[in-house]
Amino acid sequence: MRRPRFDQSLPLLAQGYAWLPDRRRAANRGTVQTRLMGVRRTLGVAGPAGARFLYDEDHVRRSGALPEPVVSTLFGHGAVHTLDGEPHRVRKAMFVHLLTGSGVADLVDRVGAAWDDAVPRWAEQPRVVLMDEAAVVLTRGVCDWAGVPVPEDELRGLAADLTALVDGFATGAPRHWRARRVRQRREAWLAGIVDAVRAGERTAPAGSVLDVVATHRDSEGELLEPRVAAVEVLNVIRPTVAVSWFVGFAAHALHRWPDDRERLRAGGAFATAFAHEVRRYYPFAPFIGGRAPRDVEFDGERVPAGSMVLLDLFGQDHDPELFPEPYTFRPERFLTDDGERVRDIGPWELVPQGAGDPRTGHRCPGEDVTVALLASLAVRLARLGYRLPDQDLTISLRRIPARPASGVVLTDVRPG
Ligand code: HEM
Repeated sequence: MRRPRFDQSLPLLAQGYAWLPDRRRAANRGTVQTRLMGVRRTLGVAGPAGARFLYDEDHVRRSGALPEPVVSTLFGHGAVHTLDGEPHRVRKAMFVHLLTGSGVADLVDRVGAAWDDAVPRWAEQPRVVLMDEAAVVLTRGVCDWAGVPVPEDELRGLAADLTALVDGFATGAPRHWRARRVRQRREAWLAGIVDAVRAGERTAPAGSVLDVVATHRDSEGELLEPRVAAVEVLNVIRPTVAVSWFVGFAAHALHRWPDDRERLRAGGAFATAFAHEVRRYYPFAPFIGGRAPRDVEFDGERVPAGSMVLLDLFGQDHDPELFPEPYTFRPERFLTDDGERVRDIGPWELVPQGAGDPRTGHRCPGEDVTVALLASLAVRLARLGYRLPDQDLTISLRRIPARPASGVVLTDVRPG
């Protein structure tokens, strides 16, 4: 297949989420050759076979593959995202330990309690921006849970900073430069806390994220450098706060499909199915990628050593073969036929947070946390009384990460 003559970084920035799906549609196949970031050859893949190919370390590696602007804003230098092989497996086990199992329920309870505390305050205000308020609620819950001390008067500033890290990774706009500055400042702050914990000047609650990261030993048996430990604490609290994007999308969905509200209020399996459908339907992570360590081949295409390989997450989540009528928002697609339970979802099928096994590959270890938080907050939102005044709720696919333009303004908030 022919590659385009010109680098596709500008079309990517201009077209956003539609760039890779459009190229695949134009080529009338799942796999496309393209160019990105200078002259690098790039293969775009999608679907379970494409995902399996990308998650095999023999075909694709992460270290040195992620663009510097993304590492310097979203992930941080030395982050788990950038590791391969044994160093990745050892670091990843730490995240899987922290983010799956019994700790998740405690986190969800803390965030739910922070939401319930906030509602009377929202009710006293003429208007609130839901995505901003959800970020504050999530910051309160996750920092308490993680053992990161944050005084009440610093909470809003921290929530805004954590949001900025997510908002600025894929743009040349001022929000990108803000994200870089925030990362410098917040890494220095957390590295200081890690130092203090190690020096015995501060205690971290036993088993908390702060405690586990500060005492973690890498594959060589060494403690993490304080700055890298800070990066990994941020890699728990920053994406948890990013669930505010999905809360904004949930409000958007309830506005467009108001019939779901009644069922959602009851919680249960429907709430989890609703959370999955929000993650599938709405645009958040566009694609993931890495570089081929040697000459490989996929779907009849040569992939010379050093090429980029991208998995089109947004495209795969809208593939009609996997999700019939993909542009219809239908939480029921994730329920069993009797509507009683959430159906089994294969590891290579629904991919808003990556594919495969989170314990062995790079799949997001925070998926259980995301689904549980989103289900819990979506139910609270469905039970809340509020009005949506005139505002711009459009979600531009050109903006990465996408969001309802207004951030979802609520007025006349009344506890449910
Ligand atoms: C807000 C919704 C979220 C989205 C859309 C999301 C999406 C993703 C994606 C696409 C990846 C990359 C997968 C890959 O490269 O194969 C990832 C990795 C990761 N996510 Fe999430 N995530 C979310 C929430 C979370 C949460 C709540 C946490 C932790 C509390 C978390 C922690 C991580 C970590 C540590 C990685 C790196 C895993 C690795 O490289 O092995 N994420 N996430």
